[in-house]
Amino acid sequence: MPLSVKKGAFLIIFLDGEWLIVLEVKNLNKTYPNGKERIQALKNINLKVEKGEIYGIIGLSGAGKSTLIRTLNLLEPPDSGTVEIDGKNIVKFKEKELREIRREIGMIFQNFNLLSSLTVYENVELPLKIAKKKDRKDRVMDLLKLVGLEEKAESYPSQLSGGQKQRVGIARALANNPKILLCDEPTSALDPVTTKSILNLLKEINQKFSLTTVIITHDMGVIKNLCHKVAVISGGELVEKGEVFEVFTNPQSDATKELLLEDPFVEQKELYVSNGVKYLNLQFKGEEATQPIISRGLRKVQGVELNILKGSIEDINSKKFGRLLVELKGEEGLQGQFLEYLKENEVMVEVL
Ligand SMILES: Nc1ncnc2c1ncn2[C@@H]1O[C@H](COP(=O)(O)OP(=O)(O)OP(=O)(O)O)[C@@H](O)[C@H]1O
Repeated sequence: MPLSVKKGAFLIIFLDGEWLIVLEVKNLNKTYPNGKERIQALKNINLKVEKGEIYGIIGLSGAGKSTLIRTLNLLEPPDSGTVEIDGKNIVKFKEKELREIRREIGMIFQNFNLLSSLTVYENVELPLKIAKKKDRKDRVMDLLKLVGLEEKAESYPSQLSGGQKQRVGIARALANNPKILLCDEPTSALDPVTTKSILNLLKEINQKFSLTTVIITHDMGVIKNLCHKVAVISGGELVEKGEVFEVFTNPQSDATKELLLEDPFVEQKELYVSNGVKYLNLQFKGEEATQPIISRGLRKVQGVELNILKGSIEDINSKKFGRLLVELKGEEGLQGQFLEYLKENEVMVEVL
């Protein structure tokens, strides 16, 4: 049974003795000097990440992603605000406490950050050595097995592909059983096939160990494939956040819409204008995406004709999202009946 305890204004929830909110950021601000002035890289950031969640932070270049992830483990100290891990504000921590808490925060990087003079085995072993752990061999070999690199234990980073290097980075980040894994653009340097395999590995690790994961990226595909929740950062502010499916199928902020425009479904709306014909952009979410709604509608409203110009179905965080661009012909009244039918069946309709 979850036990609830009131503390100050916050309701803090424990589940089997563990904190449900692993990471909480409150009113975080960060500026950098810029000549005589200062650049505000982060503006009043608030974020809550629950245990076992994969939380993506997406934004365009210069939005503040790197600054944010670096303040989460205090590689960059914030100007104001708090970063709480398991309810402890680590901004107040002294050097020794920080060293200890950083062991509980694993991190992987865009450029892998492996030590080139050490073998794969030694790279993964390093955090265990620093933490003065004994009997390291079994742990290192288990980690290498987890990431599929047992055979490469004695290789050096220069002898590995990009994907293999990132696997070593992941094994190293997991060495001390972290509470949270921070991923800084982990697939930016990889090709699409290798990206997919690294995202699958991160998903598998998340499911196996319920490992809370925060990932920053500029790549929408990473968020759609991997994350449960997403926050959109723009000009140092979190302008939109929520479940990935909701945010991407019903974007509210200009920044989210701009990110989605990178992959437009309907290009150049002005192309779709013609007398007596309606061009429709239809969106089907969840269950509706897999139902034969269109063919049923055509049987129901006899006399309208429909031409499919373009279609797609996507898997966003394990939910289906279908889109169709169609041309609707027929008598005005019948077209209206067909549109009504679509709306009754929860299809989102945009008449272009
Ligand atoms: N060390 C620094 N000194 C001064 N300004 C900085 C510093 N680091 C970042 N900035 C500025 O802070 C803002 C946010 O930068 P940040 O690197 O966090 O963005 P980003 O979203 O990670 O961008 P990218 O995807 O290009 O890496 C930018 O305006 C950047 O110029």
